[in-house]
Amino acid sequence: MVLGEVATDLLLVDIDLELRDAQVHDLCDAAYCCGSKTRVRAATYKEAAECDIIVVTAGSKWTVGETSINFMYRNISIVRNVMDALRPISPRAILIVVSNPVDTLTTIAQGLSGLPTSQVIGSGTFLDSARLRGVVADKTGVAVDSVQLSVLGVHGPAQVSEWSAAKINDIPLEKALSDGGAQLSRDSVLNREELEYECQRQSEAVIRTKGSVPFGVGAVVLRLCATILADRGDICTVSHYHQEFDCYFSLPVVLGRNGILRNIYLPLNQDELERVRKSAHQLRKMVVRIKQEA
Ligand SMILES: NC(=O)c1ccc[n+]([C@@H]2O[C@H](COP(=O)([O-])OP(=O)(O)OC[C@H]3O[C@@H](n4cnc5c(N)ncnc54)[C@H](O)[C@@H]3O)[C@@H](O)[C@H]2O)c1
Repeated sequence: MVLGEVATDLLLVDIDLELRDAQVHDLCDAAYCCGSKTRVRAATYKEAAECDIIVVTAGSKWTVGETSINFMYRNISIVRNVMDALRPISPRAILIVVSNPVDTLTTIAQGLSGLPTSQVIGSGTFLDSARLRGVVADKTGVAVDSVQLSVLGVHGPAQVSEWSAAKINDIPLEKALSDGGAQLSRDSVLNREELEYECQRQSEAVIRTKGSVPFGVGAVVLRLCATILADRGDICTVSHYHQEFDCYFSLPVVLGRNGILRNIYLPLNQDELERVRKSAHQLRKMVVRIKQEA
């Protein structure tokens, strides 16, 4: 965010004040080194609530092997506290939730924010999509920007890779990898399960070794903030509100200064569609239960 000079001011809030101040000094050093015009400083919740974009990353880390229910309830409590402290939020603000489980927490945060659903998004499967595109690009020897492929649905074990709509350089994947487009493929067939497993293995290995994926998720936040602040209208796969399910999960949308501008239709096959719908139904049930318990 600092090196990209995406924002004029970057305000940091954390319950751990020593850590917050250390992060501010480290980021200021980075800004001074590169002559970045982004000003970084510690802030209160009240100041954060008046920003153009509020990014919620507060939470605890998931440790490999921990039950997802335990992790979820801990982070729900943290995000509820953060939303309570932020209110009232500027009516023009865009709220981006990064904390996991991201779809559940984005649904809860939107309900507490007082903002319309179009102004609240979750980072969702943005990073998973980038990672999968990267693995396919490596396998096929093309630039990652030439691969069109997203991971959809509820972030986590139920997320769905949209292989049926995948393209390389606007050519459907199957065709791009067939004899006619053979120069694109080192392997004539991509083993999809293997590639998905490779993504999951990579992510777990980074978390196990480093404790988090700060560069990856930092890049996600940078991309989302850049497209929102510059009103670019980029198509991004992010977690957003689905009226039919009354909860948040990821599908592609057009993003701009007012948040979600419109949905993008994806020609998914029946199996992919059913898996996305099934995970959305399960998330909906979970959200209803959480709200009843509150
Ligand atoms: N959606 C994605 O693709 C994705 C990717 C990576 C991480 N994440 C999630 O993002 C979250 C943050 O990850 P991280 O690696 O930066 O974790 P982290 O533990 O390094 O940072 C979380 C920060 O939140 C702070 N915090 C805790 N409770 C708070 C409160 N009530 N108010 C303010 N601050 C509070 C902690 O002090 C800590 O500094 C996690 O929930 C993680 O699972 C999501």
